[in-house]
Amino acid sequence: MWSVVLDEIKHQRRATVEAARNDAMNLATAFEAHVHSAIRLMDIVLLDMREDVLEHSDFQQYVHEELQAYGSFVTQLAVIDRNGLLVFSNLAPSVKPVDLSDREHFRVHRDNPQEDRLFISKPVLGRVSKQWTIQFTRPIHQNGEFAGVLVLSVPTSFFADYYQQINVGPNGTIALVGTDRSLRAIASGTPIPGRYGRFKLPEDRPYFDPKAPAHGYYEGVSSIDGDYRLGAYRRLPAESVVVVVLLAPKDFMASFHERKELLIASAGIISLLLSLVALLLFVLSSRYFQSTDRLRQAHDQLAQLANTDVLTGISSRRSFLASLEAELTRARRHNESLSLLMLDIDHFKRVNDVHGHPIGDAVLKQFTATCAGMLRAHDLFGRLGGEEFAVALPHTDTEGALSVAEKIRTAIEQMPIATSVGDIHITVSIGLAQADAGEHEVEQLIARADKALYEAKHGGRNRVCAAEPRPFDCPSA
Ligand SMILES: Nc1nc2c(ncn2[C@@H]2O[C@H](COP(=O)(O)OP(=O)(O)OP(=O)(O)O)[C@@H](O)[C@H]2O)c(=O)[nH]1
Repeated sequence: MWSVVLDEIKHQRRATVEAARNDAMNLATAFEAHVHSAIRLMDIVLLDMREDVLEHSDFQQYVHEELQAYGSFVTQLAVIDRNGLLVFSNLAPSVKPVDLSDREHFRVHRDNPQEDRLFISKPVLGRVSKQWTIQFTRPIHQNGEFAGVLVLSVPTSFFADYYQQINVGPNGTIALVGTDRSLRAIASGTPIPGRYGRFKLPEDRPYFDPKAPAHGYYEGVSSIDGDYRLGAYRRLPAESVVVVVLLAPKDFMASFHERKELLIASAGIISLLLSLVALLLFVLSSRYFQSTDRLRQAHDQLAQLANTDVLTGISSRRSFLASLEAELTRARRHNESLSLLMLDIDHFKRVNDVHGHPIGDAVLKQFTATCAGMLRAHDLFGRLGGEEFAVALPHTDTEGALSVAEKIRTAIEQMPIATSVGDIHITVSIGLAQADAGEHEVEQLIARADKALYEAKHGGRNRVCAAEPRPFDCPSA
């Protein structure tokens, strides 16, 4: 989810920057047209007036009437003679002569007498008008020689006021810059450092490079306030000016940042909710598994209890018979021998009768432990009930089973059982049978071993009887 959100943020950032560049270029194109027609208008006024200067003897009166028609955008119309002296101004017709021979426009026209071109000055503080103006000038020629300069002063606000009406954001800038790097007019939220007329833009700007395309995009750090700006420019080569529109990322990226924060907050909330759901699932599932685990343990314990004889700790009847069945099946499949011993303590009732049931229990436990100690790990030993026990001997034929049974019988006979009422001696009778080749039923095998046990009991007890090779072969004890 986060990668989708980050991709979307990247996409929106690119789209926002692209839209800002397009906006800047569209604005620059519109201002280029405005500047072009405004300059054309000034030049028409100049050309018109220049004819009048030369033709009308009552020029002063004539100019007043003409200027009223041109309106408020003209601050001053002035005529400078060939020596640089102000000989006419509509503002101060009777002032004493003012020397303007140091003005750039005068020098440009005087030093290039063969050229009749429009010159647009840097903003200058008028000596007569006392206002910041841009001066549009044309040379006056008489008899093919330089005879002076006609000056039309327009307030810098003429362009700046127009720019000010356009919303380029609180930190955006629209500027009219001369190719001499001086500002002609600017509308900007940031004040110009130093004196307006003296301020010069750095020369590394691409729009000052005459080899660069006449229009293009620009981005970089502003020399006015040090903030990063992105924008577009359009150069007017004939007029030696450039229109520059700069937009501030902190303005045009504001809505993007709002959208970005909204996206991140939404994704954060969704992530948090997903984490909570995952946590809830984890807690519920671990509880489920814990309870399942506990159930399995309880089940195992129950199974253990069901499979174990509580008094002696050996296999219960049910468990022993199940294991015997599995063992018998396995022996048949692998054609192996298997023998079964049936053990019954002799006259056990007497032990109970004489010493009591608890002593009988102790005797049963000791009997079991002694037998278990004489068996191999893979032999099966179970209590079938009361004082009756059984042993299954895998990989063992009758001969081997007789040997094991005899060892058990002897050990029990010879072992005094220590109890709280003193040593007790017991004996055991054992009947055994080897599983027949075609014998598949546990019951058949048990029945044959049982019969052998019966023979042992009736033969005098404390003895071992085998069902084969001869029926009920019972060696004497
Ligand atoms: N203490 C005790 N006695 C038990 C237990 N289970 C069975 N008995 C007793 O074992 C005795 C078995 O007696 P009988 O079946 O007559 O056999 P016996 O006295 O051993 O005589 P034979 O088997 O003929 O030699 C009974 O008195 C049962 O009460 C037990 O868990 N604990």
